[in-house]
Amino acid sequence: MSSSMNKQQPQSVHGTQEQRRYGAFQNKIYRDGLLHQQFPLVTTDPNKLEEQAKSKLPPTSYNYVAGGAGEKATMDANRLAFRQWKMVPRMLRPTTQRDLRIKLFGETYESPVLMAPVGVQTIFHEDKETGLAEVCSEIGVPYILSTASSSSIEEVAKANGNGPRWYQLYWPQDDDITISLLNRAKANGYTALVVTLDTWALAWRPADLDGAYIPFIKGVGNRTGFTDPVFREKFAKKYGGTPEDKVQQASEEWVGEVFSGAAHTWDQLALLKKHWDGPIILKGIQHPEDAKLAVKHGCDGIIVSNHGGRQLDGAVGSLEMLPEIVEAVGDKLTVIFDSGIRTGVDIIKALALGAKAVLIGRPAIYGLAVGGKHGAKQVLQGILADLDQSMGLAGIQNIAGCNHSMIRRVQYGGDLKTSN
Ligand SMILES: Cc1cc2nc3c(=O)[nH]c(=O)nc-3n(C[C@H](O)[C@H](O)[C@H](O)COP(=O)(O)O)c2cc1C
Ligand SMILES: O=C(O)C(=O)c1ccccc1
Repeated sequence: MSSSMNKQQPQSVHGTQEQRRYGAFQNKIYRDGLLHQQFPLVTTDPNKLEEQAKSKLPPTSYNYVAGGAGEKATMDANRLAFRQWKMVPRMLRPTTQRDLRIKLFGETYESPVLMAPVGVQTIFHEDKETGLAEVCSEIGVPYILSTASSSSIEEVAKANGNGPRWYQLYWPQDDDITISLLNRAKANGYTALVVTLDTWALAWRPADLDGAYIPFIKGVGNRTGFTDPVFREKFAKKYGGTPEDKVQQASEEWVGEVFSGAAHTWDQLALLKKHWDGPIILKGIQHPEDAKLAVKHGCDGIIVSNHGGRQLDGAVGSLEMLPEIVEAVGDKLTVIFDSGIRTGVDIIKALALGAKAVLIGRPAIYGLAVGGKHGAKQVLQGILADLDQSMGLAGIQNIAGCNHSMIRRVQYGGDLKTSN
């Protein structure tokens, strides 16, 4: 089989374009160290990344990103769920050329990795959303912009340039404002809409509560609202003046719009469908019945996610629910996964259990904290290189090869000090 493949596709020693890019990153690290005494800006060890970020961040920012809801039982469950699955590698297969590309909603993407929507990035580094969107574009990772951001929809689009980008909606109470946000996202080249359902109010988060820390009340992370023409007009009518004049009042007004504790209902999705042309993806789905409701209401995709254990503590590990959900709806809409992805092998496991793509959250933000946009880029490139290399070592040539035959469920779990 390999000889016929070689005949069809003469193979350079460097492999495909994709492999050159991802694999070359590992070689570059060794070469920079050997030849120039230059070492990675950010640790390549997934289990040291959080600690390194901690040493760089003010405690409030560190607690915000690293913290979870309640006693962090769901954060633990997210990692333990990965440990219950192990790879079973295959040998002597033609895997020197690997292809990480995937298709989502009719578009081709370079790998199954997307940047998760993460709010208020200014509290981690001055490079913030615009910096991260810029480097994501450089490495072909789609950037998902949060509604709770410290850069505007327009600023991020500009920084992201020709890169792929999606928009994540925290769904305002006021329909006029919702429609305005959708129009701005459409006009600025965001091609898919992610509607986050699990954070219509903030959970009980002890790490933030103990320091009484919430950035939005002081105007940080409200840039989407403050730059929105409809929000501004309504604010001026109600209070007189601009959000910049009355930061406290405007912040409370904006937080009330998006995190008021008033949830929407399934039927209201009709409004989003009416005002958005592209795919609509519901984020925060954990129950197979909700996945079926997403199908019933005409959604194009779901993100199986528990928000990285930041919302309902005591909720099941996100990966645990993935197979049931894929079984229920996998042939009817696109299933994407997040919560707990730390390594290349984690990505293979999620794909093998039926996800079509995954989102990376905290690791990229730790990279941003340690080294700004270059640090975040290094973390994402590292995860991609690890994915590429792990696929090769497991005998997997392409994303379709990341299937159930490559993994086994095991009885032992492993302790929480290691990531696999
Ligand atoms: C600091 C921080 C802020 C986040 N902000 C948002 C957000 O604005 N919108 C959203 O949908 N999810 C948000 N998330 C959740 C992520 O999109 C993703 O679901 C989560 O980080 C996955 O867990 P993991 O990072 O532990 O893998 C945030 C996560 C973190 C850590
Ligand atoms: O902190 C989060 O998890 C989150 O989703 C969020 C909520 C409000 C503002 C910014 C981010």
